[in-house]
Amino acid sequence: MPTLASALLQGLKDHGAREIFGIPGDFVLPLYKVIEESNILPHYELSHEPGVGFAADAAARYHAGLGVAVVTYGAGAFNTVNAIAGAYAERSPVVLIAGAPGARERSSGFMLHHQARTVDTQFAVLKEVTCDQAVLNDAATAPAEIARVLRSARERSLPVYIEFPRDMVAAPCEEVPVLPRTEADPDALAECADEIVARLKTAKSAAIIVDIEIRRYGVEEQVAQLARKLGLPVVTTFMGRGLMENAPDVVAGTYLSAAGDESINRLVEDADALLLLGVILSDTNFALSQRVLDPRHTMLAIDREVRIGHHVYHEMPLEALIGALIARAGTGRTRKALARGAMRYPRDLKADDTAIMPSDIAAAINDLFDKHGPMPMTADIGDCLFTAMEIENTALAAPGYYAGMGFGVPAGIGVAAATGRRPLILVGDGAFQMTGWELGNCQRYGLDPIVVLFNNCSWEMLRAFQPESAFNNLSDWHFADIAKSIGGHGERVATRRQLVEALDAAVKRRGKFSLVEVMLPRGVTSDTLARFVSGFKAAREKKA
Ligand SMILES: Cc1ncc(Cc2c([C@H](C)O)sc(CCOP(=O)(O)OP(=O)(O)O)c2C)c(N)n1
Ligand SMILES: [Mg+2]
Repeated sequence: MPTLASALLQGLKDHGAREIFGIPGDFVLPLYKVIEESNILPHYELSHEPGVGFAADAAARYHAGLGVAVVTYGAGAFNTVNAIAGAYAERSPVVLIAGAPGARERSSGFMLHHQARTVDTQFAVLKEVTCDQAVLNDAATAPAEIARVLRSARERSLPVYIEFPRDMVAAPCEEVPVLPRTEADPDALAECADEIVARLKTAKSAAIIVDIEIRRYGVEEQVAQLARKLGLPVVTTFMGRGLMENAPDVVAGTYLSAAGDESINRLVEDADALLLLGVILSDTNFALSQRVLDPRHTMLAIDREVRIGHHVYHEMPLEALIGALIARAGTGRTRKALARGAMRYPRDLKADDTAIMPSDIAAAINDLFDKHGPMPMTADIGDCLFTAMEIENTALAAPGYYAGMGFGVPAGIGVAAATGRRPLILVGDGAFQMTGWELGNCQRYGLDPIVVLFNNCSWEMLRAFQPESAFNNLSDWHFADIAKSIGGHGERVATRRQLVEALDAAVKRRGKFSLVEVMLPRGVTSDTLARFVSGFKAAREKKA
């Protein structure tokens, strides 16, 4: 009979986990020993728990399975709260497993080390940023508890929390079952799909907007098939950038409203039928929109619900809905699918001795991808993310809605570990100061991401909104000089020629991370961020 620890690890694997990210501590040492010795799942240790959470989140996003983070009680678990909150906001199914005191310790009468207020404060805090929870204090019920929580993570595509008291690790325990999926009611599904297809076919101008859930449920290809059958263009949200990278024939571009391309704005804002698949109705996705989305013209499928006009269909899994729509789509009149080319991306950067502007970085990366093939990308929040909007639609994991800094580098490590592919990481100097040092862990796992560091010695995105504040001035940390001492290769570039050469050399350099530190002037931003800020200010003045 397995132990509770091995049953949990096997259960994670059976539910789609591919690896574990973590930092051990005395409350998880026994569990960590089983993780290392059982080899059920590969494991990667990082240096600070925020990075553990970001890496597990990005791994979940890229392999559309479960991300797993294992941390110690109290100090470790509380360090993950921001990363798990970001995973909740952006619907990434991370399983957070935290150690906890055993039964005897709990009743010892002592305050325990790592305890905050009560012994259960950790559970209370993490309950707020997870959709389901389990405390494994009874081996008889643990398999069913784990199965329920892991199904919740998969079906809701949201983080979950498992508390593992350290005296339960070796408890004999049954295997963890994989529960049957919660299906949609077939009649409700048929009625919902009929209604959507009817609205799309009678519309004068329709479009599909996609966001992160289509990746979380692994249905990007099916959405492309649906769009082709309906003859409708697909637009991604800001948060959904990089989705459907393999369907350039139907993806028109990214809707950035006032900050974006006018031809895309027209597709969305002039439509009298919009099908929103997995879309988060957030300020970063729609706040600059010239027009509030009219519920009479909008059909929104997210979080297992479909809202059409003013009525809602419940328990409607996205993958089932899209299957039902595809089955109905072929019978209607087809529209000419929007040919690619609605968006023009900067290319052919002149490799001369002029200073680099943020949008030059996008052109250099587009040229690099044309020459060497696209790379999976991660980005932090800051102008690097807005610059990413000027890079050809490539797979991207970024905190486009939650907008928490520190995500970019650990997320890149998570993608490298989870996919075996080499990521391109975009990060600003402020965000790099937070978690960039996790790059030092690449050497022990033989990971070799390429990092493009936007060094403007500034919290430039804040300066764009509030130029008068001197607190946005950061000093120059000379990051490239530090790269070597943490196992990588660093190069500082200040001209477009140096940038092109450094990127080319980085692609050819394998076996260690390459940090390309791009010096940018303060007070300058990408074209996209400049439009975003002016759009934001205009929208604010309009509301004032
Ligand atoms: C964890 C965390 N702390 C603070 C912020 C606020 C914040 C921004 C958002 C608005 O909330 S953008 C930004 C500056 C980013 O600086 P850097 O990484 O150098 O990028 P760039 O210079 O391109 O702006 C901060 C501090 C944040 N988003 N996340
Ligand atoms: Mg900066």
